[in-house]
Amino acid sequence: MRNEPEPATIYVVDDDPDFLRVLGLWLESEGHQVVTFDHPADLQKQLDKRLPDLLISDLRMPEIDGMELLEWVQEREPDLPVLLLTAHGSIPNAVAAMRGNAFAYLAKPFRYEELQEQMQAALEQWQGKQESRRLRAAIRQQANQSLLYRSRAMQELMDDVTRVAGTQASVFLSGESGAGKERVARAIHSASPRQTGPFLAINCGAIPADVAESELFGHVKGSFTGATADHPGLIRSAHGGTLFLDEVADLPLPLQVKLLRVLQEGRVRPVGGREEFPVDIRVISATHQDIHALLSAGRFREDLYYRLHVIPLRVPSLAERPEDILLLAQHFLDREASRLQREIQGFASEAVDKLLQRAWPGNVRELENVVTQAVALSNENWIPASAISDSGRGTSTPAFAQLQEAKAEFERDYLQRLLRSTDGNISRAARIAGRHRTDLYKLMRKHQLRTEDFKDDGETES
Ligand SMILES: Nc1ncnc2c1ncn2[C@@H]1O[C@H](COP(=O)(O)OP(=O)(O)OP(=O)(O)O)[C@@H](O)[C@H]1O
Repeated sequence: MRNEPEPATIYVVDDDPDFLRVLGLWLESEGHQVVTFDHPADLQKQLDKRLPDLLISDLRMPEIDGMELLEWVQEREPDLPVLLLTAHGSIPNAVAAMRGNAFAYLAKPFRYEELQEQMQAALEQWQGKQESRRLRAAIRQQANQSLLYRSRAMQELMDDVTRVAGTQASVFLSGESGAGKERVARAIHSASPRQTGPFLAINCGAIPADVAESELFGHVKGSFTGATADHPGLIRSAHGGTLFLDEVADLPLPLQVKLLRVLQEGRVRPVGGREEFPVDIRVISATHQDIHALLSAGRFREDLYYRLHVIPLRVPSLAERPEDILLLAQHFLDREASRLQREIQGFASEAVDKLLQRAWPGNVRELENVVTQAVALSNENWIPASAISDSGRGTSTPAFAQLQEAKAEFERDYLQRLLRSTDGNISRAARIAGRHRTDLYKLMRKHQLRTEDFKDDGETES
């Protein structure tokens, strides 16, 4: 099924006024905003002021011909799609038009379906490029940050990060696996007065219990078989900096007791050693498990929990912030393309829809893997939807699937998030919501939402 084209601004230039009028009316009936010109010079003046989404030009015109116009346009905006119309049979011109990088040429008289098809392809490409550009501009703006986001949920979290970074308080991060907890921990460290000190991370669930003790607290030479040298341990190595204890709930109970003592006393004694060493560390811990369930089951010590849980922060799942999906996807795509030294423009329109509609139970990590795989699998300039793998876990809720059951407040919130993530692109928003465009306009009126409020005005059109 082909998508309905997004209403666009189209300029048409032709020296035949009757043809111009009929074509203009037809384009308007298709929902586009049309401006017609019977002199190329007038069109040029207008192009200097504002660019359309598509230019349709006759090839043979008395003052400036279509080829010259094409060159002139492409010097200003190489991506703007131009459809050239030519009198029947002028194939050599058509070949020249292709060489001159017109998007396509159509021989008069053409069928409207033919024009519609070319317009659709041209507009999709143009709108895709605009979208990638906007995303890249946003990525550039955040280039000095290790965390990319544009959702309000992440903005709120980052406001908290800024507030807590200056304190010494222990931070406890909750959030689903792959949502970015380690990234957030690093952001806290980088914004804190400890930024010049070390940031050390340990995944307490990934190391065997017998190794965990000496990894964390260190050991002295000869304290057990294989202890051939003194080992300071992560806690001492993080002195003056930040220690990130990922999956802290997996720490065996005896080590929980030992960790609590270190935090209370500010001193650590290595395994097998007598001497204690003073340590100055800030601890950030995280888990994706339900910590309250573990506390009631006695699998996590309450006293340690209170010590670690001074400031609780929750990293929202990707499903809670679909506005970040395309930004992150574009970032991973650019990173992979440059790593593989390939020129990839972006995601094709259907691929964008799929990214937004798909469930992301594995959060940002899953998105990163899916995009990496898509880039590796596809040879095309625009990553097609077929290269985006389906979600393995069918039961998870896709980012935008709940419109049908939504209550009034939720509906408004839903619409806002949807429009924000599509940058006010109504057709795409309508497709994702499973509604007709006119329905969506009605809902927007009901909630007093305007498309302009969702268009990213960080980028200008020219
Ligand atoms: N906002 C972001 N911007 C850029 N990359 C991100 C962002 N969030 C996460 N990532 C990337 O996604 C992946 C998963 O992030 P991270 O390891 O921080 O998640 P996590 O919540 O700590 O996961 P787990 O609970 O499984 O340890 C990493 O490769 C990270 O670099």
